[in-house]
Amino acid sequence: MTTSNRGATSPAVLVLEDGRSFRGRAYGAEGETFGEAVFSTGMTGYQETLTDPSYHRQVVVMTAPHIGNTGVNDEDPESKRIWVSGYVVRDPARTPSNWRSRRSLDEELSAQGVVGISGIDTRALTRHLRERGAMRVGIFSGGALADEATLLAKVRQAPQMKGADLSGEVATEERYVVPAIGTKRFTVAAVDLGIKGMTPHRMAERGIEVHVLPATATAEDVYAVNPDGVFFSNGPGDPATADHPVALMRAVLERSTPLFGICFGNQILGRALGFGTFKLKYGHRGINQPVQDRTTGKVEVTAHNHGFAVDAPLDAPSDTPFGRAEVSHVCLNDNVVEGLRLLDRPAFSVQYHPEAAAGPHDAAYLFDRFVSLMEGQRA
Ligand SMILES: NC(=O)CC[C@H](N)C(=O)O
Repeated sequence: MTTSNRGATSPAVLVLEDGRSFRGRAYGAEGETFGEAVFSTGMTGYQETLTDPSYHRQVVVMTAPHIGNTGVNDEDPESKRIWVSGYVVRDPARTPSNWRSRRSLDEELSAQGVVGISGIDTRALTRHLRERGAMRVGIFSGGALADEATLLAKVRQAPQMKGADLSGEVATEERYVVPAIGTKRFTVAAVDLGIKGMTPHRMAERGIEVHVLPATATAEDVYAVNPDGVFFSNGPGDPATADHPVALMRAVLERSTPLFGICFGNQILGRALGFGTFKLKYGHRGINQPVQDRTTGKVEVTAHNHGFAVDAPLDAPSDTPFGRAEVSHVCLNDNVVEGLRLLDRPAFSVQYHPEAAAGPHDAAYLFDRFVSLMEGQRA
């Protein structure tokens, strides 16, 4: 077990683009970093959050005050690296303790060059972001410290999340196969826009052999694997930029191949159907968001990580180029569209995370729905 006292003495400052700043201590690597400041309310699952590619270019503020208590293990990461561009915690664990822990979170952040800050009032920062909306931020420590006017000017030069096209920066370059666990029943082509490791695993558990394809995959690449179904993953950036995945999805809808999308995949289905997407004021990030499945009336507690949403009518089905579509799921906190379903073709998607990494397992039935669509197509 290791602990680090280095951060206890080294100053750091967080500067928001509207000029508000917070002084704290360096946590993880020292230096400077920029991104969109967002907050996550998850009390557990910091490893899954850090390694979720959808957080690329975001500085994540944890509202839970104690982070790092269970250290870092080798089992929970959702990808090969940490993707958040910066990390903000109130009170990091001094002494991590867990049977799976291999090192402290501070050490892991340092080893991966992730600049963070601790010891700031994360509640005040979260309230600020909730009132003013997600915005650009910088964290500075060590040699990067300078007067605040200089730092603020740097923050204001950083790129915005709106209009950012980021899938290509996180997705696999090479295709790979995740074999079915047990007897193979189906083949799925999964378009990787920033996929989390747990997603193909949840499919593999249901007898699906998952062919993960790069974000640049064409319809020929998808159909070359002879898929029973096609999946579109989560991913970072603004869905308004995702023209290639939208065109690919339209080709899949055209052929009525069973289709399932998660998060970015839901936004792409929205766009493929002709709906718009928009940026939420501060997004949904956490693992206890209430969502109603309008097809059954059931409410599920779900894991979220999205800053954008689909703009679709809630009250009645819409006519789209692919037949009628309806909003299948809504967030009960704010009525944001959380799922879409086609009524005349085997396609659906959700804005949240049924793979539940980290998070509650209430929404696991959605993978079973995907299996049912594939079974239905065979019958
Ligand atoms: N987790 C995701 O797929 C996020 C989708 C998109 N980047 C958003 O922020 O809304």
